[in-house]
Amino acid sequence: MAEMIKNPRIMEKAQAEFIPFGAGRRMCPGLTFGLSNVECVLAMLMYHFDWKLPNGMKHEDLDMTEIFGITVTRKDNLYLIPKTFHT
Ligand code: HEM
Repeated sequence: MAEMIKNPRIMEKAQAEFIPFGAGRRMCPGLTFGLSNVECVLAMLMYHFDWKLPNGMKHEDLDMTEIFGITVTRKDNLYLIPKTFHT
């Protein structure tokens, strides 16, 4: 994936459905910093809390459909309720 983004010639051939940092010469130089920060926050939330779905929803009720725009997003928002906090 990283090689595809860095090399515009490969990018032309690749499927370019998910390019949140742009591509080619003017692509985002903050890619690694940006991704690390997003992943770090997500990892902290996963590590420190147990989560449950609202209104008695089950995992199988989750609609994982994606919609395509500038970036790929979920069709339906994901709502989660934090249960317990671990230090
Ligand atoms: C999740 C976080 C981020 C996303 C989604 C993002 C996305 C983007 C996108 C789409 C572009 C335009 C690329 C293009 O024109 O093809 C861009 C450009 C740029 N980004 Fe980011 N960015 C993020 C974080 C950062 C961070 C943390 C920095 C700096 C610390 C940064 C610095 C820049 C700069 C300087 C440009 C202009 C590059 C140029 O025009 O040559 N970005 N970014």
